[in-house]
Amino acid sequence: MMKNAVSCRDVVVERGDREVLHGVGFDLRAGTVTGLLGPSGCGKTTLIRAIVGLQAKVTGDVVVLDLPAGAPKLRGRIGYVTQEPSVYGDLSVTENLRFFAAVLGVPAEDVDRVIDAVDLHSHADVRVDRLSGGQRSRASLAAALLGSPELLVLDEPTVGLDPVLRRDLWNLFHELADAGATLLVSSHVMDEASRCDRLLLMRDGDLLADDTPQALLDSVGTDDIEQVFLTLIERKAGAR
Ligand SMILES: Nc1ncnc2c1ncn2[C@@H]1O[C@H](COP(=O)(O)OP(=O)(O)OP(=O)(O)O)[C@@H](O)[C@H]1O
Repeated sequence: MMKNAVSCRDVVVERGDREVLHGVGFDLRAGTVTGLLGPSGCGKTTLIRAIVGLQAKVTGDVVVLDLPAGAPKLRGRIGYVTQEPSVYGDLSVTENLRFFAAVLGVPAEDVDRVIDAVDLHSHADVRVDRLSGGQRSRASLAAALLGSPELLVLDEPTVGLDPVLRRDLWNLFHELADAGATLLVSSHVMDEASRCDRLLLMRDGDLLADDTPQALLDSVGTDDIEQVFLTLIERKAGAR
């Protein structure tokens, strides 16, 4: 079995005329949930786009499921949920999912499974443009779960969701990882950090840390991941 689902080495990305990732390196171990945390604009989405093969001007190595990022053979093996809902507003949840299942060549029965996974049965026949923001993002997540991809990359999937739903989704993420999937979940909400097996802390296009939540908390002697962030930033500034 593959040890690492994703390996990044010296990843540099330019957007516009600026370098926004400055040489990022890390591995995502298969079957784990990793949180990608950092303030708005630090480069989370850019890194995610490099991993799913959608980002231009990437140098360095990005290896995904033993293939170079963006390789055609990765299609169907990666589920990607962007911050924008990626489902059609004028179709119901079920109609959307049937459409995406057909495009992906996934059996139609999978539609029921993914609706169940995101707890949208009560709204399965409702047009997506009549759903709340949280319901719409769950519909996008359901689409990404079709065909049980080996790597799931989720950009801020829990924004705007109530605490019960957030807890349920994190439970789902761990169930998927227990079944062998690898998940990378971005967030700028620090209180989600403790739900991850590992954390990548990012700031200004660099990785500040790559460790388990507990190891990071212990390294600073706190029980607050926000404090870890602040301390690491101060240490980095002091080391300059
Ligand atoms: N299309 C673009 N052209 C030029 N620069 C861009 C473009 N999109 C983003 N950037 C810049 O790249 C940097 C990283 O942006 P990115 O979207 O990756 O951050 P993020 O951490 O995902 O932020 P957020 O949490 O707000 O989504 C930012 O400084 C942003 O201004």
